[in-house]
Amino acid sequence: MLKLAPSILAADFSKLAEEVQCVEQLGADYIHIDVMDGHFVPNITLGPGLIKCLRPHTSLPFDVHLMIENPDLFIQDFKEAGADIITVHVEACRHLHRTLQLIKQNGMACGVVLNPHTPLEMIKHVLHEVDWVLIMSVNPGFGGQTFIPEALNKIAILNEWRKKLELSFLIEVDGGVNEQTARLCEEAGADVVVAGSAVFNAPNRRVAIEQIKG
Ligand SMILES: O=C(CO)[C@@H](O)[C@H](O)COP(=O)(O)O
Repeated sequence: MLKLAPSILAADFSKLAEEVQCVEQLGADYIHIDVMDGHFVPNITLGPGLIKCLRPHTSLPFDVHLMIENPDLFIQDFKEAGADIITVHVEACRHLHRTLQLIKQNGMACGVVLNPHTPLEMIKHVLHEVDWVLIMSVNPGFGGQTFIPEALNKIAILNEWRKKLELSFLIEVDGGVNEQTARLCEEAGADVVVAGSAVFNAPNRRVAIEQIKG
């Protein structure tokens, strides 16, 4: 069964604590938190302060997706706020290996994210360092976009590499995930999917979560 990380980007920000408790009770496995800085992506969301406020309201691991430049400057702040997993964009890290080490030194699981246009070859030499690889199936910055099918090919190739190299990182997929695209991701080899609109805007969240997880 796929694991599900609902993205709070699509939740009601005026009652975030209730929103995370709702999806926790309905079977979510992680809480996906999209951090955007208005530079790496054309949108601004939230930071460590809000994550710290949310931390006491759920026991689910916080999967923090940093869509920011210079992530090294903020790794310790996110740790102190309560992040469990931090994923950073290969496109935003000048010294990716160093950034991954820094996340691990701060006691968190580390992951690397690839934009839709970025080839898998960019992360080949850090695969042995990561706990997660996040494949973007939309261009980052906004929720509610359409799934880019080419992501499936990337997931399948990455899954093959993982087997061949006998590694155990998780493959996560983010963007345009719904009941249908979740099945395609699962078939291609994904372990975790992120879903914002398909969970928080669903007429029945319980059904949506069950259907996405499969
Ligand atoms: O990182 C991002 C967007 O940059 C995603 O996490 C979105 O928040 C997913 O939203 P949906 O496509 O599921 O609505």
